[in-house]
Formats: sequence, structure tokens, C-alpha cells
Amino acid sequence: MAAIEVSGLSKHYGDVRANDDLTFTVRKGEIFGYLGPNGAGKTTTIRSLLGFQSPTEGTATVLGHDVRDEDELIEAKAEIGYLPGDPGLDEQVTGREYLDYQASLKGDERRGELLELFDPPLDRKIREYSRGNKQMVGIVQAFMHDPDLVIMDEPTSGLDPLKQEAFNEFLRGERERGKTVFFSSHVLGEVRRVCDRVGIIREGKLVTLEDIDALLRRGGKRVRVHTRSDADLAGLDGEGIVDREAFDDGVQFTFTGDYNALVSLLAQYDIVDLEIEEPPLEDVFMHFYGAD
Ligand SMILES: Nc1ncnc2c1ncn2[C@@H]1O[C@H](COP(=O)(O)OP(=O)(O)OP(=O)(O)O)[C@@H](O)[C@H]1O
Repeated sequence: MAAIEVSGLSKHYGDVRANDDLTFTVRKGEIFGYLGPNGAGKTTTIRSLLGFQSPTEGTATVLGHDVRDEDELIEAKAEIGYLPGDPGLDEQVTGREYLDYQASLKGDERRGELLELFDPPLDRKIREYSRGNKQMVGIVQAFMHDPDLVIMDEPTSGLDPLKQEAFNEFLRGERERGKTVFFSSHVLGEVRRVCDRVGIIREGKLVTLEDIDALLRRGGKRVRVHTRSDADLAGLDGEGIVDREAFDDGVQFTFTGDYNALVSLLAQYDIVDLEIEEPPLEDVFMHFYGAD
């Protein structure tokens, strides 16, 4: 059984097709990144998965339970953690009071362990919290009952880079423990560091769904060639070379072709330095989102 099974899921708000015939599966034990720019429809999918709204068409199951069936979903929720995009916490209570309340609803066997990693000032009122502190309380409540599946809407927003890395490390540990994580993001660098697979959504439709490695492979390599400054670089072009840009002592391009051909081509030049690296995921993303 898949952790999440989305079949033909659509959600329309009047003329806006926020989700349009989405079909995909999230496997048990994987970290799945749900990527898209602002307004692509990520939150809409997440709200449907949690049963906060009914799909216009199609459906989804979470841990085998149909999201359209309220009773089934209540049962499933004991095994699901959820972090909304806007944690919407009660501002009048302290962080500790909030977590105590959440614990009374669903348990908190991992609270202590989580608070060692994510450490908001528990005895202060939530209204005094920074965005990052609110996010940390949200993360603690999402995981503290040790659910099998955690669904999160832009979980790292507001976290500083050190906390983001701690969060990534924590997610990798959860995967080791066999847990499933589904989270949305528009920060491509972060899904690359932690996700097994990624689905890209644009204007309500799924543009692609693949292993993060395959996505990066398809995105090619970024090549930067430095030559003697008097070299004529006009011939340094050919099949598989895209986004070519010349600079003072060389040229930079994305290469998606055959590496033997690239080596033969480069061998014709007097090269003083050569850099070949993974392209930023943002560039890969542009291949899907670029000129339309
Ligand atoms: N309750 C609503 N009523 C009308 N339109 C809505 C409603 N909720 C979302 N939309 C519209 O649906 C589309 C998808 O919105 P959604 O919030 O799902 O995007 P998102 O990918 O989560 O964006 P972001 O990254 O900005 O949070 C947008 O055009 C949005 O304006």
C-alpha cells in the first residue's frame, strides 16, 4: 500500500483550476518533495489530503484511507503529522501550553527528543515568537506523536540555515526509521539535499515526477571552460550545448549531450581551467518552467 495515492484529483475555485487532474503516488518510506512556484496549487493539494476540503473531482488516499470519508480520515490522522504553511497557533498561550494541549489529543512520546533539536522559548507566549520559533513549535507538534506519515507545507520557511540543516538531518533519520515525508517547497536547493523523488506542479497540473538523481541527470552539467585569452571560441559549440554564455577568458554552458563528444571538442583548445558541476536545480526547473 502506498502512503499517499492521488487519483485524478481536481479542485476548482470558480474558474481557477487550483488542482487539475493530478495523479501520483508517494511510496512508503520515501521523502517526497512537492515543488512549484507561488500559486501553483501545492497548498490546495495538501488541504485536500488532510480532508479540509472536498475535491471537485477525483480523490486521494492517505495510508489507505479515502480523504473524502470523514470517519476513515479521523482514524488515519492518529498516524499522520501535519505542519500547515501558516502554523496559525493560538497567540495567547505559551509554547509549552500549546504542546501540552496537542499532546492531550494525540500523544507526545518524542517531544523531548525533538525539543533538543528545535528549541523555541517554551515559557514565552506564542505572540512573542519570531517566525522561526513558531515554525519550530509547529515542527515539534507535527512529529511528536511519532506518526507514520508527515505532510508539511513549506516546512523550512523562517528557519535559519543551521536549523534548516538540522531539519534535513532529522528527516533523513526519519527515512531510516521507515517514515514517509511529503512536503511542499519552492526552494529547489532544499529538495535536492533531502528528497528521494520530486513532483513539480505548475498551474494546478503535474509537470513531472521523478527521482531527484534522474532530474539532475536530465538537467545536464554546467561546464565552464577557461582558455588563453586570444583563443577563438566560436567553434566551441555543438549538440548538447545550451545556454551558452561567453566571458572574458572562456565560455560557460549547460551540457546535456554525449561526454565523449564534449571531450573531443575540448581537446581542440588550449584550456587553462575547466569546471564541470551539477547545475543548480533552479536551472533544471527552468527547463520545465521557462519560456512557455
Ligand atoms: N479558497 C480559495 N478561493 C479561491 N481561490 C483559491 C483559494 N485557495 C487557493 N486559491 C487559488 O488557487 C491557486 C493555487 O493556490 P495554492 O495556495 O494551492 O498555491 P501554492 O502552490 O500553495 O502557492 P504558495 O507557494 O504561494 O503557497 C491560486 O491561484 C490561488 O489564488
